[in-house]
Amino acid sequence: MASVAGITRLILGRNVFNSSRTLNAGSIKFYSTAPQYENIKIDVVGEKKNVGLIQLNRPKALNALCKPLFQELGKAVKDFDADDKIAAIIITGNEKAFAAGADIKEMQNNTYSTNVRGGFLQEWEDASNCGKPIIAAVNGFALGGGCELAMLCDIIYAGEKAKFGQPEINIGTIPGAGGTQRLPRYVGKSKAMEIVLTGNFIDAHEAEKMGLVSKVFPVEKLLEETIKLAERIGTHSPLIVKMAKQAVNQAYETTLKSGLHFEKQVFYGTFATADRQEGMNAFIEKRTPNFKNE
Ligand SMILES: CCCCCCC[C@H](O)CC(=O)SCCNC(=O)CCNC(=O)[C@H](O)C(C)(C)COP(=O)([O-])OP(=O)([O-])OC[C@H]1O[C@@H](n2cnc3c(N)ncnc32)[C@H](O)[C@@H]1OP(=O)([O-])[O-]
Repeated sequence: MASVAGITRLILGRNVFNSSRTLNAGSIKFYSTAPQYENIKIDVVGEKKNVGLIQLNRPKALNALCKPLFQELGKAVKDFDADDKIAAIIITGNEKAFAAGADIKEMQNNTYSTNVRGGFLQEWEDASNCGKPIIAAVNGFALGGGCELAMLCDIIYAGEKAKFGQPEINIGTIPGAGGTQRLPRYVGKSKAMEIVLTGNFIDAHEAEKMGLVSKVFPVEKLLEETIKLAERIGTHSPLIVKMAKQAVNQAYETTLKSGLHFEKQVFYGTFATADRQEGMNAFIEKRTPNFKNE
């Protein structure tokens, strides 16, 4: 990630990334970094400049997830994850598309052998190994790999025109980056089967009802609200946020019994941190805690 040195301060209320096709930033301050990626744009946003923002940026292909895009996304996530100033990361697209899936043109002539030899999809690991919270801000299409990318995030906020789906079945394949595994965990077997076997799209409000999406906002408010959420998370101890994320994720990996055991160990572990002591001291002393990430 580019260092914050060299960033250019933008005027309040300008569009994010200074592009007419991107989401309106409302009255939040934004800073722009010198462009260094071809398929994504990154920025550091929020009042305290502690939110890493990644915008998928292949608008002509509806942000189809080509390999270079995924490599850049993986690098940006890794860099934000390693940056102590960043509390949470947002992944977004544009008003028409979060991402319309894997790049069909790129994989059209793949074979089983090239997939195995080239490790097709292995770039997903970089984004899914992130210790910090990642929030998807979804406007427009989140289809196939796009829906899977949103589900790989920790929280999904959607604009009211968002459309989710796993349409791989329409092109003679199946979801390959979590659609058959994460979707049932979000929405249950019957709905996941319906979505995967029909290839039908679901709208933002349906997705919210099913539990795929946490909240739905007017299109122009989505990014602003997502940044507020990231900033709220950023008021807590980064160390404890990371431990909480690990504990919740464990629920998807294990039985209830061993998940509860894992949770208890992490809970006990918080008592080995200075931030746990500070949080409880601050509560008793009726003041705001000053977390040190220790
Ligand atoms: C390495 C990481 C990989 C991760 C993936 C994991 C595996 C995953 O489970 C598999 C998939 O996602 S399988 C995929 C599952 N996803 C799907 O099956 C969805 C496929 N897309 C659609 O069904 C339609 O585009 C929409 C209904 C989204 C919009 O319809 P509309 O409003 O009439 O717009 P339009 O005119 O249609 O599109 C505008 C331009 O964008 C282009 N483009 C769009 N999507 C593309 C893609 N995925 N690819 C390439 N290009 C794509 C389109 O060709 C056109 O460009 P052109 O140069 O002008 O020809």
